[in-house]
Amino acid sequence: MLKTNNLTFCYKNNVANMLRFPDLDVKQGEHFLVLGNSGCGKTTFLHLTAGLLKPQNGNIIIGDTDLTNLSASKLDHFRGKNIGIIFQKPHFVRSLTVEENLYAAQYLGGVKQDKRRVEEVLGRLNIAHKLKASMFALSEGEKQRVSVAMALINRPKVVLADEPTASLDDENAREVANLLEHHSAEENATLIIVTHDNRLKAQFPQQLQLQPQTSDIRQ
Ligand SMILES: Nc1ncnc2c1ncn2[C@@H]1O[C@H](COP(=O)(O)OP(=O)(O)OP(=O)(O)O)[C@@H](O)[C@H]1O
Repeated sequence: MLKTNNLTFCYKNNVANMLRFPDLDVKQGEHFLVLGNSGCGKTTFLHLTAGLLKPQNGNIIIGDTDLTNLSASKLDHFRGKNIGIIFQKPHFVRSLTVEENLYAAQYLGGVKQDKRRVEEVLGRLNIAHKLKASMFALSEGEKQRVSVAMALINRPKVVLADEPTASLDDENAREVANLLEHHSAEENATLIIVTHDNRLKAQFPQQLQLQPQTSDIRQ
């Protein structure tokens, strides 16, 4: 369902620091944790997989679509419809409320505004009471949960999560992990989580260890 082949990437054409990634082949509905030391390229790998960065070499295939062949506008449309991304640093419009950000995510995904769905996802993340709150009035953990809600709101077939539990206490980390797993089971969605969080390792036993410039060690 999601395949990467021979991916390489370097920032600012700095070929001396070329990052090389192991091939990934994840089936529909499978979960993978991507692990590795700080700086080994986990976020870069996730952004390549989401089509947010263009690889120097190699390709990314989701379903029947090769992301590397899509124009920028087609890629945006494909991503909005099929991929939910939880960024390491949450992306939303600070001047809007939680509810308005979620409606914006529905709009960008080409989905009709659906208040019941917004309330359902926020409720699962224990932040339904923040529906009308401004984003700048939220704690870091609450912002992280809103970014999880934004990623899942349109029921994507692929969910890419970058450290989704990093600023959460045990209870909320468990809720987020359970919601990701539940979403994946309910929608038969493929889930890739980049993390350092040991709390997730038992729940998601399929793991890919990234090592800088080297190859794939699967556990
Ligand atoms: N915008 C950028 N410009 C130049 N170099 C970058 C940029 N972003 C990341 N890098 C470099 O690319 C390498 C991989 O970074 P990346 O953020 O993918 O690692 P990571 O494994 O996710 O790290 P962490 O676990 O600390 O978040 C690092 O050496 C980093 O310094």
